[in-house]
Amino acid sequence: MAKQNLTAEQIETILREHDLLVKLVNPHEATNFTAITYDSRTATPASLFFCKGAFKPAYLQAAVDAGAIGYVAEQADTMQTITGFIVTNIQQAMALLSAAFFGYPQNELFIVAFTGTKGKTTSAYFTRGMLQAATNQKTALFSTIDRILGPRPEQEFKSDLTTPESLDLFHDMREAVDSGMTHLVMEVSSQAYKKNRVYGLTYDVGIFLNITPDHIGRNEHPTFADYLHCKLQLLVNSKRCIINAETDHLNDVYQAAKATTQPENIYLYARTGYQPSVDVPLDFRFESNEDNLKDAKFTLTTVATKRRKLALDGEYQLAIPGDYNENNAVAAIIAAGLAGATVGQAQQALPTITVPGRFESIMTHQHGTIFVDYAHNYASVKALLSFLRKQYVDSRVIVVVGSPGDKGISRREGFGKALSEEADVAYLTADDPGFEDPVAIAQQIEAHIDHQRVTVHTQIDRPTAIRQAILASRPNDVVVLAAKGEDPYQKVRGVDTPYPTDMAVAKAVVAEIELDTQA
Ligand SMILES: CC(=O)N[C@H]1[C@@H](OP(=O)(O)OP(=O)(O)OC[C@H]2O[C@@H](n3ccc(=O)[nH]c3=O)[C@H](O)[C@@H]2O)O[C@H](CO)[C@@H](O)[C@@H]1O[C@H](C)C(=O)N[C@@H](C)C(=O)N[C@H](CCC(=O)O)C(=O)O
Ligand SMILES: Nc1ncnc2c1ncn2[C@@H]1O[C@H](COP(=O)(O)OP(=O)(O)OP(=O)(O)O)[C@@H](O)[C@H]1O
Repeated sequence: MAKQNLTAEQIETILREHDLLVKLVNPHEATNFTAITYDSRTATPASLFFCKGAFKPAYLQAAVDAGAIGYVAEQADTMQTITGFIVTNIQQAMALLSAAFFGYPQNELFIVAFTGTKGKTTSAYFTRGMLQAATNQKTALFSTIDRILGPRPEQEFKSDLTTPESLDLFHDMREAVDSGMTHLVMEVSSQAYKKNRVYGLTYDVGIFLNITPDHIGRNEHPTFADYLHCKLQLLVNSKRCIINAETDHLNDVYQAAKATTQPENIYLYARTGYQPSVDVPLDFRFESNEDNLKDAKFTLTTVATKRRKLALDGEYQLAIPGDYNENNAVAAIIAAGLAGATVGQAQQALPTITVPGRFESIMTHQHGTIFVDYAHNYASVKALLSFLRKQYVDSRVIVVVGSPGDKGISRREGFGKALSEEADVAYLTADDPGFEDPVAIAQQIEAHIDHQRVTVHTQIDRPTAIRQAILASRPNDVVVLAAKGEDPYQKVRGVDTPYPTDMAVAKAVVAEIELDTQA
């Protein structure tokens, strides 16, 4: 990576320009920072340290001991003699200074950014897959599952957050640019806006997929209005906007896009026959041709003359079933088209793209078909189960599911409701209980289940619950292992406890059953 630096004078200028600087303490002449960090454990000589979040003065002292020569904070530390930049908002300051430190890598990338309660990862994978073909393998990816910064194996790694901390975001963008990447597809969570991780960032294309109640609670958003407001910021900061006209709150979404983008650069799409809740100028319609577990094909049609220049009309095939994935794919196709992909490249790439932990399945001989899926709120469990119900008309739907502790409290009611509407049997189990009691969480889900319609079992040990559900299933049944996707851990009391993944557990159970059958 090219050498980076930032002088004290440059920092002061940036902070003043953005009206963030409260005061300078202990200013030293000609200070040159050659590293930046928000974690004392990675501080190095001549570094600038950001004091943020659940911060303790001991961290700043540790950073100074490691050689830090300046800090940025909302409070001055009178014990320190190094230069301090005291600001009104540490997260905004960190985003602006990180972008400057890494030489504004965003200016060298075509950035496609997705937001939405559901479908971000899937659409991001779809878009990157199509753009890899269009850019000769030069498209980076920042997703919930992984970050891909370049072609080398070590440049692909698991993500800890959907949208990285600003310093990491600009660091990784710089590495992507230095590795020859020309395009970036990224997911932007509502928390990213709430915490200013993407402060000052503009996207070439921003996509709004949908919004349903989620992420509301003590550690996330205080209200739905706050959640919606944060999500809308993506459109305000995008040069071109793509909007799913089937989303709830369409009027708010469209107005947010129009606040900064001319209507000719706003692209709206909906399924054929869908009547949007407000009068908006639709540009694309799509219609299923085949929509079953073996074949997912749909046709995309341009309905507004102003969009003819995009030339994306045609039939597309997907490797992942689910009618909602057609919706995700349409957003991805329009985004890829705006980023330079041709209809042929899109049609060729889409049938090859799968997403880990999303609609993966295993067949068994003596028991049901098992699906592993990351659906983890009312809207996604409902979408998944109702699609499976249409495919397996006379089958029982058996669902293994749990809800996380410390966050997403509304999911408990949502799971109960979706199970009551679409499931026959439920196994309530643990899913990242955190600091809460998983039995109490299961009871809260169960309180919203209609016992006339659903048989409920509670088995907190997740592998045991999966085993019991598979063994209880008959050949025509569907067993859905929901909400954990391909997570390889259970978050328990602040510790990521290793967990083999739902798919690994299911495969082990199936291997054991099939062996018993053969014996
Ligand atoms: C509420 C929130 O945004 N928290 C994030 C935030 O935490 P924080 O700033 O308080 O940092 P902290 O980890 O508590 O530690 C305090 C500071 O002391 C530093 N430190 C700590 C120890 C030490 O020895 N020395 C030291 O300097 C840390 O580096 C940090 O800067 O910054 C951390 C990275 O610096 C994140 O890991 C953390 O995400 C938490 C864990 C999280 O899970 N957030 C979720 C809610 C989230 O953001 N989810 C969204 C997806 C959900 C959605 O769709 O909205 C996402 O984008 O992933
Ligand atoms: N458009 C959609 N509408 C409803 N449900 C969806 C949609 N797309 C995907 N899902 C469901 O949501 C699950 C998660 O999908 P995906 O990972 O693409 O969404 P996400 O927005 O990245 O989610 P998260 O923010 O929770 O990481 C899928 O496994 C599927 O069950």
